[in-house]
Amino acid sequence: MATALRRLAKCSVSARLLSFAGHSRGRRGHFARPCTVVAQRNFSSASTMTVDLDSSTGIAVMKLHSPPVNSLSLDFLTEIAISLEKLEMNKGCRGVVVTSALPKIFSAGLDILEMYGKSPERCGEFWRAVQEMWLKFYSSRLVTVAAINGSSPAGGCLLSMTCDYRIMADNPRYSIGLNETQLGIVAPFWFKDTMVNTVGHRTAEIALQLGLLYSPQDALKIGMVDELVPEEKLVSTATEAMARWFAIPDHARQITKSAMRKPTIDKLLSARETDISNFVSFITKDSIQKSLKLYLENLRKKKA
Ligand SMILES: CC/C=C\CCC/C=C/C(=O)SCCNC(=O)CCNC(=O)[C@H](O)C(C)(C)COP(=O)(O)OP(=O)(O)OC[C@H]1O[C@@H](n2cnc3c(N)ncnc32)[C@H](O)[C@@H]1OP(=O)(O)O
Repeated sequence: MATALRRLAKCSVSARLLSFAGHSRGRRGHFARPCTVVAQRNFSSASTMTVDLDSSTGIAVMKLHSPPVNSLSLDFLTEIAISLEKLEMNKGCRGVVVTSALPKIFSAGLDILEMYGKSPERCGEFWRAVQEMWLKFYSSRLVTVAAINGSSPAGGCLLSMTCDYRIMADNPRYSIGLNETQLGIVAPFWFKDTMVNTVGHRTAEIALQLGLLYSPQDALKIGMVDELVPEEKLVSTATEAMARWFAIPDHARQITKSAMRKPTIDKLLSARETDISNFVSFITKDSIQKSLKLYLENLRKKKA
């Protein structure tokens, strides 16, 4: 399945456009329902997400739906990256709101099961997909707004930090942050760079070493999120926020975004293969596998 999705990711532009017209592959190998065009909306749906583009506003809403916790597996990451790419290629789309269709969880981050007990080859494939998702979002021409309607640890926080603007539901039960060290693993340099670009060096240093997860109020204080709203107003506030960004001529905003982000993006692009080998050799170490095992057991115990 992962191979099929990867092939799809590499396929020609015309094939991708065709797939946007309603033939994108779902996570479990089903073909998604054909895209329904209702009035001015383009709605595409795969098993793990829906993408609803309102052509009168140019705003797409991407709702992640991979139960139980939107953890980012190889297939899911690939679907997210392909969906964004389709929107990038659609001239009618100017912005995307990323949110979750699941209650209480934006995304639980990278799928730990992709990093535990897997072959080095599979780990490498997985890591390339993590990089790809980050590269696509961080360099997107679109205005990207994260509407964070639930907890967002680690890779979930990373996904939101690739966006131009973050709005979080003001619910003290939710948390957000890069908590990798709590799992006995390390946020790679480009996770760290994204965090530094978002909250500044000193705050990132403390947050990353301690693997801190912040409440929405604290995340607002350190600038990890830009705005808090009651949950029911999240998506409407996100689409309203878009208006401020749309008021700026696209080319000026896009060139400025690129100037701000290019050094960080180039750093990964020039070290992509080394970063994959580093990840594979780190994650397959016995000591790291033990830490992940323990963390997974604790997650399960917490539930029991
Ligand atoms: C050189 C570089 C090396 C390495 C870099 C690696 C970078 C890693 C980045 C990451 O993103 S690692 C993932 C970090 N994520 C977490 O720590 C989150 C863990 N999960 C939670 O804290 C909670 O699950 C929750 C998201 C707050 C949701 O809590 P809730 O009580 O609603 O659900 P529950 O805990 O019961 O979980 C349901 C179900 O889902 C499984 N689960 C949860 N998170 C993950 C995950 N990230 N990956 C895989 N599976 C996950 C959990 O075990 C439960 O499974 P079960 O039903 O089978 O028990």
